[in-house]
Amino acid sequence: MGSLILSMQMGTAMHSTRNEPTRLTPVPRLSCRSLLGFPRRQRPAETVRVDVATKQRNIASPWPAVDAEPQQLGKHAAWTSIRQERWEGELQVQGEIPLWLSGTYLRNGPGMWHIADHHFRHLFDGYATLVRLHFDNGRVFAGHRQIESEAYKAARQSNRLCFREFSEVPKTDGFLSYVGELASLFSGASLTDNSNTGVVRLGDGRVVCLTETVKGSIEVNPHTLETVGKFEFSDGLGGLIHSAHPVVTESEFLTLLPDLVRPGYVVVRMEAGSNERRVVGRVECRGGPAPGWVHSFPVTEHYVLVPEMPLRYCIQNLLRAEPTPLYKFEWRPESGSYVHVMCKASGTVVGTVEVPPYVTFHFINAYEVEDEEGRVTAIIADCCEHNADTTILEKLQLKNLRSLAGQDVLPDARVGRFRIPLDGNPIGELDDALDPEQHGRGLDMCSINPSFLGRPYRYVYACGARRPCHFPNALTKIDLLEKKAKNWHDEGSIPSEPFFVAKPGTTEEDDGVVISMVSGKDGHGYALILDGSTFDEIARAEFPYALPYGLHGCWVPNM
Ligand SMILES: CC(=O)/C=C/C=C(C)/C=C/C1=C(C)CCCC1(C)C
Ligand SMILES: CC(/C=C/C=O)=C\C=C\C=O
Ligand SMILES: [Fe+2]
Repeated sequence: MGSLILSMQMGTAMHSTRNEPTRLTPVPRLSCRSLLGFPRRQRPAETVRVDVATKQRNIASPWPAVDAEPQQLGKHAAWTSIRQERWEGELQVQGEIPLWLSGTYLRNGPGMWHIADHHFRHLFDGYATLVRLHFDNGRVFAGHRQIESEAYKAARQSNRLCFREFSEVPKTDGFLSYVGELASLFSGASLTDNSNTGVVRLGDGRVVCLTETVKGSIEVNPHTLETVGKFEFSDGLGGLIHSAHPVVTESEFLTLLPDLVRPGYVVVRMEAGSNERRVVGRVECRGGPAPGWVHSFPVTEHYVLVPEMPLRYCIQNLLRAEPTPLYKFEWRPESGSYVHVMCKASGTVVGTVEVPPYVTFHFINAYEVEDEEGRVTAIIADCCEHNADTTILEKLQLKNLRSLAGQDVLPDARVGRFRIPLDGNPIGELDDALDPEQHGRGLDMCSINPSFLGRPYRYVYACGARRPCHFPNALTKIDLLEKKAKNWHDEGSIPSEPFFVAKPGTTEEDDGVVISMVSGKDGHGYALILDGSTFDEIARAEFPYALPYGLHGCWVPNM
């Protein structure tokens, strides 16, 4: 295996153990009161100060404050850094939270986009902020906390960027340190461990925050949001980058490691309870000098699908100090677009089909199509597809998110449905699963009922658009059978990924609730609960401060 997929023991270790977490600055112990929650309908003890210029509410709390972003005065909370490293308290609930909803929802995302006077450029650069909603008997206890990655701690200590983020590269002084930078890129030492993308609950109960760098896999405590320490893979398999979206079930964790040296992908599997990934199989790229970006991938009951997009990793762009229009990637439509199908049990690649060009961050789901004899003849795979247009990456620059509100500049997206024949036909299809107007031609950040993972399914929850908009500003429930969508929208607010939680014991696919954290237009934020079936709002719980935008969530049931 090549060097970019190779070294994993590189980089700075996070000096912490499960019992002795590292801390940026000493923080007061959580009081029993805050752990147990507050009496119903009572606000937490902290006072709330409203900053008139930003309309952001700042909590006078014992936890460290973060410098405000001066250039951000008056801008939307969604794109404004969190003001404090942590907070916790009970939220006021309007409406009724179903009593069966018992457990913890966690949402990860890049909530801090500056360090001292250095301001990040891209949404994906921000330091990870983990937000928590704990549901108990109709009450909601909430909080947020910065994840104490090495990248975040080093930046806070030295007041400068110290590691390579999605688009940012730390400044080097002169040629010699540039050479050192190259070496440290290939060893992985200079890559970030800022785990700002997703959070998963492993089958053994451990909760891990993730990003696309393997070293950015960080275990957290879902109750206190404390950083427990680095999640160390014990296998020596190597790999500097992986998919930010492993497929996690009660029994396993499956992911893809792109190999930039021998262009291909390694599919790996880790059993619940283990830290050891084992190779399932390897797929060689069909086109281009490097693998396509794999932010996520779908699975069916028997197969792992390996997408090979023409938006490919680019070694030259990885080495550049300044971001290129496509960051570490390049658009190579001439190299072809493919989907590979690997048997989960044997690791054999049973098919590769060429498909029309596509751009996706997020696959939604996939399932097998059988003939009358029960033979699998094709696979259907759905994704949030950006019409093979890479401009969405540029639209996610913070300067655009902060300045283009109200302009109808969000590029169109759709539910892209792949039909991947398994009868030897080398060509697959890609079509709209429904008319994209149903969800305002905006679509990303999706979830499904997890019991339908890899199986025929009907409903998708995602962020959609109410035009005119520059960013997905609605929530949508898509019925793939009726080819219709029902939408939720609150003028001026930015909702994050709608996350479906099934009612215990139910068999109906949409029987449950959908949780989304919303950044409101007037510098406030709230947790929104929609009915999974009617998609009507059933409750909301207001935070006493502004919530920045976030990415992906998970559900941690009470044990
Ligand atoms: C937030 C999100 O969706 C994607 C985050 C992607 C990240 C942080 C990617 C980071 C990378 C590097 C720091 C260097 C190597 C390439 C790449 C994986 C893009
Ligand atoms: C927020 C986003 C796309 C929005 C556009 O429609 C993509 C996030 C990707 C990472 O998780
Ligand atoms: Fe993602």
